[in-house]
Amino acid sequence: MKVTCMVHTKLPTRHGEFKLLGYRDVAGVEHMVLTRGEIAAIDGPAPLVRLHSECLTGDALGSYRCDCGEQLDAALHAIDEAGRGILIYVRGHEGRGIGLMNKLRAYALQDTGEDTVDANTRLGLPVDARDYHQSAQILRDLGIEQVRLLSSNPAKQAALEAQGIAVEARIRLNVADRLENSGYLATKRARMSHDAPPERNTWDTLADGCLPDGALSPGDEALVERYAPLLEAGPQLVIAQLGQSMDGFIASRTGDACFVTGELDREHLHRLRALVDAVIVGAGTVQADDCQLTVRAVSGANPVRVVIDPHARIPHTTTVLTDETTPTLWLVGAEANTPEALSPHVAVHRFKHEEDFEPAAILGFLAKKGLRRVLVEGGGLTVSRFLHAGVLDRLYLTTAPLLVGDGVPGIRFEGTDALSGALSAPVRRFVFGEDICTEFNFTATLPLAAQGPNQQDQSAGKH
Ligand SMILES: Nc1nc2c(ncn2[C@@H]2O[C@H](COP(=O)(O)OP(=O)(O)OP(=O)(O)O)[C@@H](O)[C@H]2O)c(=O)[nH]1
Ligand SMILES: [Zn+2]
Repeated sequence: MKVTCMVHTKLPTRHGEFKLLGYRDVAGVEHMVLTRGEIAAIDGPAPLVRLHSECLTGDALGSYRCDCGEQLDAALHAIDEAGRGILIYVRGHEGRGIGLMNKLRAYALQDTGEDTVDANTRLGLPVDARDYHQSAQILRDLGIEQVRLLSSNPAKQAALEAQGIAVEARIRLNVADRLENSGYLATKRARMSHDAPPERNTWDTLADGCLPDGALSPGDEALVERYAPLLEAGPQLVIAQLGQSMDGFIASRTGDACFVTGELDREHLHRLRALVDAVIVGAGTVQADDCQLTVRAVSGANPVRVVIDPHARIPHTTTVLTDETTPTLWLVGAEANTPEALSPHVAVHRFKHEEDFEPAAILGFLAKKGLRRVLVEGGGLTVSRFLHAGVLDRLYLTTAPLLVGDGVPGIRFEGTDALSGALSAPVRRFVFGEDICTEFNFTATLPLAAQGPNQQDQSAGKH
């Protein structure tokens, strides 16, 4: 039994261009093979190979009953990233080999409470009727004897090995379970020996934008309680943070800001960075601190750095302009001088009018770029401007038990004559070692009529 390669062409996709080969097996079933790079190279690791079982509902219609569509996408992405690999789109595998209509019948049975295994059995059909000999023949035809298999299914590995293809490694595609397919995936893990996803810790789950479920340790519960509101806020969120002395200074008279608040507040700041798309700083902060604005104290993705700098006065050797870890948007005025040669991670945006630097205008500009979750990180002037403009959803103001006497001011804005006009909002307080972080929630209104049982530490800021 042998497969025949019928045609060679190419396929441009959102994951770049692949070579496309059309194969026909002896039974007349037509398979598609996408390849990238030097697949049969002798040196280095075996190529990444995905044997993707046809699934019309998942692959073409985007069904969430299974994870096939997302796995297909993740497999092409992985091959694109590696610059080398093969995806065999195996026809005739629909419904684990029982065919489309039988799969839909199995779905109907699952709608009445059967699981994916029992549904097939109830229909008098095998639980998994797939056969991998065509895939092995195609690989061999491509000169491949060894693969790194993109799959969670040990049976696929065993089937390939039985056909004489060596599996150097089985690599799980990183596709998250969904509400709609979690039962189906749980059954595959419990009854079909599929690999379970690696356990993610509570912080990593939050940093991925998800709320953890199940029982949590008290420390993890505190994390969820502290940061869950930022996830529940949805795609649009503007927060700010500032660390200052008890008498309201972020640095001494000479600009010495090392360190006003302690290690735990720094960790909190890095967590906030990991939970947003972009962090905004003023030019003064970049000049004074040469900040990196990346996530280092905890795990998480780095936000895009946004520097407000109308006169382009930050030094050209500063970290945000030289460190390529994450992009920097440098917001400058029309007349500002910027160097000709800049690192590719830096994008300069020239704002024509002074009003373009208003907080709401900057946020509008960032939202158009898809940066909708924003942290305003400093310094005192910038945070105060965003606060006074009324664009903040939350402010985290951490006070350290220090009295500086005189220095670089923290929050300052045009106040009111009467205390009754002072800015206030419902607050929560977090103790970070010797420091106290106060979270002002400007999205909630005073007075707090209904406090949830988990928010006993929340109290109105106005007395
Ligand atoms: N019979 C049946 N087939 C299903 C069901 N859900 C998905 N499928 C089919 O299952 C095939 C994919 O198999 P999966 O078990 O999802 O995954 P796998 O290919 O074994 O393993 P991975 O390599 O990790 O994707 C596709 O052909 C789908 O059409 C179902 O509830 N019943
Ligand atoms: Zn599917």
